[in-house]
Amino acid sequence: MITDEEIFDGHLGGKLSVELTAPLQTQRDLSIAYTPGVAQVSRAIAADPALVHRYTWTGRLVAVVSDGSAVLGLGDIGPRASLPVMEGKAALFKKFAGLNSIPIVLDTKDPDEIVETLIRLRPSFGAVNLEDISAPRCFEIERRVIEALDCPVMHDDQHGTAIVVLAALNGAVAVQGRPIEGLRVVVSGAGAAGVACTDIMLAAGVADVTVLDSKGIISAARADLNTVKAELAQRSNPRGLVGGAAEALAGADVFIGLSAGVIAEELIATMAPDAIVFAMSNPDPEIRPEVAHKYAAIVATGRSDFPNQINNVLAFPGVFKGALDAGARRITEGMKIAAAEAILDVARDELAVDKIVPSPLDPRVAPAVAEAVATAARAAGVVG
Ligand SMILES: NC(=O)C1=CN([C@@H]2O[C@H](COP(=O)(O)OP(=O)(O)OC[C@H]3O[C@@H](n4cnc5c(N)ncnc54)[C@H](OP(=O)(O)O)[C@@H]3O)[C@@H](O)[C@H]2O)C=CC1
Ligand SMILES: CC(=O)C(=O)O
Ligand SMILES: [Mg+2]
Repeated sequence: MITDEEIFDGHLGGKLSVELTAPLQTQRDLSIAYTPGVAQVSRAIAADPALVHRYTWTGRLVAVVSDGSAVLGLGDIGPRASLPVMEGKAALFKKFAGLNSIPIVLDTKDPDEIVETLIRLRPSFGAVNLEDISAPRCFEIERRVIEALDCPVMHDDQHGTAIVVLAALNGAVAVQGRPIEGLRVVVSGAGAAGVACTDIMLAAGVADVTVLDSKGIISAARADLNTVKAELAQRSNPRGLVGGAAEALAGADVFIGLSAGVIAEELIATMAPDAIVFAMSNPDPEIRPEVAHKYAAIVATGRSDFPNQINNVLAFPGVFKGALDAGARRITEGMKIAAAEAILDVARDELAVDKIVPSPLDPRVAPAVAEAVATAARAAGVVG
């Protein structure tokens, strides 16, 4: 049992600090690292801007950027309250990929201002991990930042999550010995994570995905859908279901919770035999795992205190390390698929109902993901 005191003590003063890589003991050290020596390096970069990545930390520095509008499942709690989460993401970059990372939280939700701010900050970092920015703004913001910056940019809640969900679903069906293509999947949540996870599953060959938002099934019959959801209605829900979670879950093989909502035990009870339940909302899963286990053969959450943790931490450190190692200008679909395969390959010989993906603490994961992503980047010709 972790106490509140332990939790707050663990965050006292934040979770990050800057360490020196240059000795600053002697007059000679200062003359090299600071003036006059530093001026020579600055002049060289002024003459050849590409040298900035060789002679500063920016080339391997990941900015973790949020506006605090969809923080975990806590919703729009603002930039300051988002900082413990963003520091945590930055700490995970360092721990698992050895990458320096800084949290940058923005006191605006305006897409124009967010994009403009990142363009202005571009000289300061080598990659951007967008985090906990709510839908539908997150789709436009990510697209515009990718277009504007010549460096790897990824909205983690979309693609980091999608990579790990694909790995976990492939892990679950490998344990059960059935093909992914025949699954009937229900995704609860049509936001950043729900839309991206649906798309990666459709691309992987899952034919029957039904998506729910807070008002029910995303279907062409709905008149209240934004553009993203209206387009989603065209490529999901192939049986034309209307209604809510009850209609979607009856006979379903897989439930994936990415909603911060709750799902009633009685509805999970209506799923098909050998059901798979990924209750991924943080910190509170859509259904408690011990309850889901009464009906489902495989149960996972996004949390660190239950088996089968499906969390984007399995993806983002290795994805960015691989992209930066390769000198990639952007992150392609192929790099994401390669990451999903690499995550699962790490645990392929150890798969079990309570181990459908490797543990986030498994030190093999980030290097394997990084290598696969770098190889995929070179193959796609997005390096250099
Ligand atoms: N385990 C992991 O690695 C990850 C987990 N998550 C979790 O997923 C959740 C959503 O995150 P994110 O996509 O970034 O958030 P967004 O704000 O982008 O989207 C939230 C979506 O959930 C929908 N929703 C809210 N309540 C319900 C409900 N009762 N039933 C069905 N849908 C509902 C919203 O509906 P509407 O559109 O109608 O408002 C919206 O579509 C969070 O809890 C987060 O912690 C996210 C990323 C990674
Ligand atoms: C894990 C994560 O990124 C989230 O819950 O938002
Ligand atoms: Mg997140």
